[in-house]
Amino acid sequence: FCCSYRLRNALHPLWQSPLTIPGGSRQSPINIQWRDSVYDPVLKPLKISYDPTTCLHIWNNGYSFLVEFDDSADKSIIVGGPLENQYRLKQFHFHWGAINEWGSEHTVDSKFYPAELHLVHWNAVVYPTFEEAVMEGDGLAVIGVFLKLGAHHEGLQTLVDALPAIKHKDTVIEFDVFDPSCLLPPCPDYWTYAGSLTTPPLTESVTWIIKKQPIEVDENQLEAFRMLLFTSDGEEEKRMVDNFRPLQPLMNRTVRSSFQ
Ligand SMILES: NS(=O)(=O)c1ccc(C(=O)O)c(S(=O)(=O)NCCc2ccccc2)c1
Ligand SMILES: [Zn+2]
Repeated sequence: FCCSYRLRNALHPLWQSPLTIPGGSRQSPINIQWRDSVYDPVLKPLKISYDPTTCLHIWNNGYSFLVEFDDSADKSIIVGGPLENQYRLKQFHFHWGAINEWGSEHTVDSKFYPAELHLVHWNAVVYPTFEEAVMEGDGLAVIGVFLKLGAHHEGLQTLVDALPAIKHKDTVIEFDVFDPSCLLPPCPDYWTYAGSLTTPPLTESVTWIIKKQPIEVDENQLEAFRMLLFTSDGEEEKRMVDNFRPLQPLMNRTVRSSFQ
């Protein structure tokens, strides 16, 4: 499995660009080895306050589907945790596999989850625009939440119901009220480490905050992700699956935990 997995990823259609950035020392995703993570008592609880009315639209960008938010003011923000400043929510999206055996970007003790949610935030206290924040070491903060196969997820179903309308690349629909807090697990525990975007430009600008507890979704909900297409209307259909980057070397990094 692991060798075919590695081979598969070396030839992975998504990754024409180099699998690792030359000179990159803090690339993402990584495997989180639970016993190697270090409890840091200085880490604060993460404070999350999202305003559901800042939700704008949901769209298929040919790589994932994402829900974008109005980030022109400090309305949907996170603060605390490992962060020095407060960060504004810009969008959230998912990564998933063709089958339930893989799909997440991060792994825990080399275990894949079938999917992973990313909530992307940027440091609007220090940087004037998102585009500038993307280029800075403390520019972005992404919350990662693992999805595991289990019970039906009510909050996710609202998103799933919208997916048929954005089946093709570059389709978008209005999405005016959604509170992404409903996608967060109740347990406050997280791991955190200094990493990068997992899509081009792969810049090393992300403080990753990975929730320890996964959320549960059912098979139909995962299958709904897999009916999306990478391709535009009229092109030969390619199912949107396996849109995750291969694991990157930990290099000289320590993963800290907010829990013992
Ligand atoms: N897996 S991840 O959290 O690293 C991630 C994945 C996709 C995207 C995205 O652009 O949709 C993003 S993004 O919204 O942060 N955009 C990064 C690329 C970008 C840079 C500058 C301007 C626009 C987009 C992040
Ligand atoms: Zn992502």
